[in-house]
Amino acid sequence: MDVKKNIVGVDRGEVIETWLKKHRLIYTGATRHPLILSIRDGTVHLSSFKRWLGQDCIFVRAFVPFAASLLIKAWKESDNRSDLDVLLGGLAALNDEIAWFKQEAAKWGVLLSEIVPQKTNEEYCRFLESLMSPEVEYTVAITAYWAIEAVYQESFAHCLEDGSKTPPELLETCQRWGNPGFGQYCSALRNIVNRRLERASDDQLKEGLDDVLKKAEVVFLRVLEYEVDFWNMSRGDSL
Ligand SMILES: Cc1ncc(CN)c(N)n1
Repeated sequence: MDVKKNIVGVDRGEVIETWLKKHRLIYTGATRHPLILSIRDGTVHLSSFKRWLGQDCIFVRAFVPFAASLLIKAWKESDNRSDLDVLLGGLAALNDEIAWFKQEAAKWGVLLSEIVPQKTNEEYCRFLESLMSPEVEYTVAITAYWAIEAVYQESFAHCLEDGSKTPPELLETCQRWGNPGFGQYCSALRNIVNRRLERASDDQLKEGLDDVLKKAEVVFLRVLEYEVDFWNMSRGDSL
């Protein structure tokens, strides 16, 4: 069989697949966190859920300018016009997401004006801000964006699978990120990332170009670490 390999020895179009195999442990840590498993088996402490909800309300506000910065990078750097359509759809959905967070916080008696961002959350938001710099390549930034969305999609979809005992009052939360439409959006992002990474590995052949592929992998791992730390805040023993 003639499987074409690029400069870094990766089968074409399979960079993400390779990363997921290589970093399986941390990926599973981010997508099968004890908070998610407790939602799925119905043993979740509502205090943990509310802590997560309050912190995520803050995070998502920082996620919006990051998404907007990505739109600008795509407009300037992308080799495919349809990237803009995918990203614009995501940005529009974030508008609903913010409204939903407000409504959900009110439902659970979480007073947003009184939520203090925890250190992990502040660091994660600062990380997003660092990715907004014009110095950061579109390929690197969209890798982070895809990973952030994919972790929530895989996590919450797990709580909706057959056999899960997710409490009825948490189903809406799980459907927000676990629904098939959000799954398709994440697949579209993943296709963009794979296409860009494949191109980046080709570009490495040309002298003097930065190792975008390596930078993207590092950013992917940072996102997974932040996502694990973010879920950990729900335990309530961190500041
Ligand atoms: C921490 C975190 N990660 C991801 C998502 C999904 N946008 C989120 N709302 N919060």
